[in-house]
Amino acid sequence: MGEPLVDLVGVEHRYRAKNVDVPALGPLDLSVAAGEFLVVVGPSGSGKSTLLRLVGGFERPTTGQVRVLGATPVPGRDVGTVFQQPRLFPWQTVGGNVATALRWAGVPRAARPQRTRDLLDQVGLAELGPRRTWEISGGQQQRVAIARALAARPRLLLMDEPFAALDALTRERLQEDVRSLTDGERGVVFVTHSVDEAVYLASRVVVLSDRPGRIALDLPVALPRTGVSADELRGSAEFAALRGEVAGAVRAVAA
Ligand SMILES: Nc1ncnc2c1ncn2[C@@H]1O[C@H](COP(=O)(O)OP(=O)(O)OP(=O)(O)O)[C@@H](O)[C@H]1O
Repeated sequence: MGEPLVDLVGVEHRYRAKNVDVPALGPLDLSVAAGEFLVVVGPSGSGKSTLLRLVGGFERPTTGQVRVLGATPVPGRDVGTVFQQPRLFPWQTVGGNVATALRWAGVPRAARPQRTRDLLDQVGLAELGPRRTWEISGGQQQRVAIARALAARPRLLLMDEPFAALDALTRERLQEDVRSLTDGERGVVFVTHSVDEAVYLASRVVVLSDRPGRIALDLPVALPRTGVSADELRGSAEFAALRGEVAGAVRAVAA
């Protein structure tokens, strides 16, 4: 085993609001290995977004240590991020949005057109490069956001409720695509309110307790990742058992 992709040791985070100390997260320890698809579930306000912000390097923990690839995380370096809103540049085309991310990632100009096509292809938007971002659907916009996050070939992808604003059908399609984003190298940390989404996507589910969020359940999910359809998987007894276990933990922490 090499070093973990993500390593949190004794991490606690508090916000100061109007001179009041708000304990938001921890103390907790958490390691994520390369190739893991970790989904974090928990009640509203349990610190899920705070956890992602710490791992992305957007915040420093009040106490404890956050390491990504053995070092303090620097936003935008090792980590790609996808939020609930796609946050595209409206003055650029779909392809332009991806090409800009490639430029930020230091990809030489000559290599960008092909890489842009490859990334759009990877998220199922091969034909849409010349379109304006307002001419495509919300689900397609979120696909562009995922392509942008993948531009720098990050070892770690952080996703904060990326499908929460989408209709059910689009959401299921994107879940199927995103499920394949981990390989031996990349890790994903994904936040959601949906137990079904968590069990479907995850290779491991962590349930956070009510504020301040601590680890209430840390459950490996060993459902097959290839060779089985989404419907088969969701209809299986294993899926139902895992969903029951996670839902039970979520109910217990919310009680
Ligand atoms: N900038 C901030 N200043 C003060 N308090 C904050 C700040 N950001 C978050 N909090 C508080 O910290 C706690 C955890 O917030 P966080 O957004 O991490 O939770 P969450 O689990 O992602 O919630 P949700 O599921 O509703 O998105 C909440 O009580 C929230 O009100």
